[in-house]
Amino acid sequence: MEDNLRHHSRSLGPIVTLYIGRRPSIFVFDRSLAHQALIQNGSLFSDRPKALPTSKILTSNQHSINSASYGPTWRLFRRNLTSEILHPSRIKSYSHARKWVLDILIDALQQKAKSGESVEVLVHFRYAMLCLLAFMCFGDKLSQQQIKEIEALQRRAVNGFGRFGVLNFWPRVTKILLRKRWDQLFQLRKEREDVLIPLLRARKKGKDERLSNKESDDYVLAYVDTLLDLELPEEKRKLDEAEMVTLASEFINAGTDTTSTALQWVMANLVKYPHIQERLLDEIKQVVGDGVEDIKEEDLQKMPHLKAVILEGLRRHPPAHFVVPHCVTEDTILGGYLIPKNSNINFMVADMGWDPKVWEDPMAFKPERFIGEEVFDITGSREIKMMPFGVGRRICPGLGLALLHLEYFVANLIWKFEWKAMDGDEISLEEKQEFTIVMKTPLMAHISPRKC
Ligand code: HEM
Repeated sequence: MEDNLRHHSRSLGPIVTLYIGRRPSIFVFDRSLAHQALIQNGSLFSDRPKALPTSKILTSNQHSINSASYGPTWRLFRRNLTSEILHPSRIKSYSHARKWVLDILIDALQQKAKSGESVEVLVHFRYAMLCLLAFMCFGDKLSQQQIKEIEALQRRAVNGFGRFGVLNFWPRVTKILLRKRWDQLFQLRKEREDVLIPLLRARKKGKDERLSNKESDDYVLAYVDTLLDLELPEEKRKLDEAEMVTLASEFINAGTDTTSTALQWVMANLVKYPHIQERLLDEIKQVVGDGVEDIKEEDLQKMPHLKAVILEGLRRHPPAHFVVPHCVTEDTILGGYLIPKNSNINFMVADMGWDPKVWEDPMAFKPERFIGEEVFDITGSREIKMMPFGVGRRICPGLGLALLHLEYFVANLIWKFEWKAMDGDEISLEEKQEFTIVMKTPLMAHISPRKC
């Protein structure tokens, strides 16, 4: 469908309307219209469409307790995320967790390097990101078994995206004709609760004990700690366990697949273009000198070329080619087009970053485009040149964390290993739609330890 839309964009103009289901779905291709919608009229476009029947089951039956929520509930969750767990000062407090995960990743890669086998990088990146997000969520280093269980559930939810989506078309009919599939959906929800509720309870118990002991320790706030304290404003009650499971798994999912996909795309380009990898290694050497073990987080600030590589990766290969749909709360005129109240509206992230009016030779991977710019405004507050994290009120609240993860892991991966394509392999940049847009042929790399 995406190719189809892109084709229409050229022939039909900056906005395309499709009739999918009961409401019109509007797709905005034009950067200045997106700016007008999301920055100037932000409040009219900051709701999400009402949740579909299957998402209600995967989230919570009564409320849409996730990013599909709107009004005071959404504002509460958003504030909780941005002022507590994803606040820059809090992000700093997880640096020991990042180091722990880096060691796990490097150990696994070193074993591969020793054996001379090729590395299927995405598998390792996903595992590493999941360890990290699960730690931030539950405040504990989970065992390999626990991580594998969460990962398996995540993969089933992602792979079931299309299969379960079909159930929404005519639920009364599909409940009879596709009964088994509905049962699988309920089963998935139940299994997710079976895996995550014990973690939630363990954290709550630990929290209660800490309160009664009143002893200070090296405790770091976890996302579920904040959920345990939260109160729904309209109902004046705390969240129940099922609702906390929904928010916890959204937190983990939102930060895992997106970041590991972006990491794979960046590394694929560094393998494909060895001169860019060399350039990056030179910069790292200049900043840290020879002989250091790891690249520290404070060092990243002194690496403009690294930042440029990450930005170019996100521009050329945004993990999401659309944002999550927004809903229009009032009839609005946008660039001369009527956008009717209650329609769903989406913004074509990839097309905006590939606009030849802004980017010369847009499909080429050229990090140097970002060198020399003051600081590139990825939030699009003045002008949208690309929007891998969305823009406006619904912009990804994990933006700062994601950039830090990408910079930290790429710098260390390049510092520790030389990355090469397998003999005779061409790195193909063809895409495939999963939950994010992944590499159609996953990156298989040959790595050898550097003697820095
Ligand atoms: C490279 C990594 C990432 C990319 C490209 C990305 C991209 C996006 C995009 C495009 C949206 C939708 C914006 C919209 O609807 O207008 C979004 C929403 C969201 N992201 Fe991210 N994201 C990334 C990492 C993260 C991380 C690390 C977290 C935190 C754990 C996170 C949490 C969220 C949440 C909770 C939402 C929903 C926000 C809302 O509806 O208010 N993301 N992200």
